[in-house]
Amino acid sequence: MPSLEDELFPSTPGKFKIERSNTMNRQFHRCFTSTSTMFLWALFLVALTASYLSFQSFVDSGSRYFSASWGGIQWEKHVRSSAQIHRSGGMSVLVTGAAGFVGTHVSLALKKRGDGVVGLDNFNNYYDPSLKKARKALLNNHGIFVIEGDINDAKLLAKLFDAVAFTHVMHLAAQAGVRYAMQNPHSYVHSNIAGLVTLLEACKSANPQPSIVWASSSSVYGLNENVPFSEADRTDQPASLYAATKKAGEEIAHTYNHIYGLSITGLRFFTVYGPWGRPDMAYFSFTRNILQGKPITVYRGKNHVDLARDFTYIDDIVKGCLGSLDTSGKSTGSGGKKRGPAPYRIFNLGNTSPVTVPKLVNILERHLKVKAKKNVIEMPGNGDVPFTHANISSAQKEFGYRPTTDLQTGLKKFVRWYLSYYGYNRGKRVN
Ligand SMILES: O=C(O)[C@H]1O[C@H](OP(=O)(O)OP(=O)(O)OC[C@H]2O[C@@H](n3ccc(=O)[nH]c3=O)[C@H](O)[C@@H]2O)[C@H](O)[C@@H](O)[C@H]1O
Repeated sequence: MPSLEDELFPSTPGKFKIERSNTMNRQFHRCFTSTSTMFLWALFLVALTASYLSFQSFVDSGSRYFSASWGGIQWEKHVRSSAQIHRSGGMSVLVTGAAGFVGTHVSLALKKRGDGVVGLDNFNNYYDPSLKKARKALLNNHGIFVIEGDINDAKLLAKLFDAVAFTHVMHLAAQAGVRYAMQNPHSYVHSNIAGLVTLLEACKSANPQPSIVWASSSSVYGLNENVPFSEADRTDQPASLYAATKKAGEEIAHTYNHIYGLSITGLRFFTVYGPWGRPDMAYFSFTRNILQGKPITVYRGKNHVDLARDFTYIDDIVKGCLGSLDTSGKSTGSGGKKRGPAPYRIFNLGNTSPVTVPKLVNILERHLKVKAKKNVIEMPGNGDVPFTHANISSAQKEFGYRPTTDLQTGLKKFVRWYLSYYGYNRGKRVN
């Protein structure tokens, strides 16, 4: 029985049982010969196209490799030049989260006084990445190179420590936000725990080991009711996963200090605000909504008690960060081994004068000259705490930390920046 293939494409025309004249047979033979030639050509073309496509994909993946966002001679040149110190006794600092709110301000302040700064940021989309890109452009204009990369990328970190003998790491990269932790818990574990460990591993192996200053959070005080919050107070009752990851970060940092002799300082920031701030925070989103005529939701505590925060202006926080870097002391380890005890410190960086959320709204209304449409509801059980209040005497004693900007003044500066950045001053609204 002839196979299907034989029937469709007989190897010899004789297999066709066609009752036709000789002429017809010759014509058919010619026709068949040309059909099989065409078939062969078609096969050839298909094979050619397939090999072209696979070559193309090889070239593509190759060029993706070669055009990776880090690596290469030019890249290393940029890194080294950005890390260059321009003052005697200066430091060379790797700033993680450099395109973030605090990261941008700290990087600029370090650069301005002559320290070397290299930035690292993953530009994730937790909030509008265009704001992060704008901050990066600002840093570039001041000669600060910002690498697009993740603190979980151990190879990138090793490459950076190979290229530069960083004296300090200012670790500000984190998944921030108290309430978002209920929506995306894993992102907190990824950045605040896994990322922290990857960074500390790189620091411990670096030669020389850098001193580390990093951002913890006032949220570690959780449900603690002793006010003002002191560093010695209990921090074992976090109210959110965000707080829990920051608290875990403090314990992890302690371990690396203990085992490897890394000098580590944790800073508990208290609700930092100001120009170039974070759009997810209340003062920022309230401003946006008030200007757009949209309602704002104001949370209220149990028994109609107003919530309060020890809102801290960015310039004060920057002074606290620089003071911490300047007094951090050296790491003692080398080759991944501890050679002696190294400093382990924790400081509150707050403003020491809590303000209620309704008062914050009043100040914004006055600066914006627009009345807010307020929707007051009871604080949902989403990780929030009713109040925060910092005792800052440790930071004061250690490096003269003294906040000088009250909420009224700080918000005025924020509103001026907001109106200019989003184009309100030019008579148009871009948000
Ligand atoms: O110090 C910290 O460690 C943290 O500070 C910040 O958290 P919070 O103090 O919670 O700031 P933020 O969200 O601005 O809410 C302020 C107030 O407005 C209230 N709030 C908030 C939103 C809203 O829609 N309505 C409202 O009333 C809200 O109930 C609260 O009372 C950082 O985001 C966080 O990353 C971390 O750094």
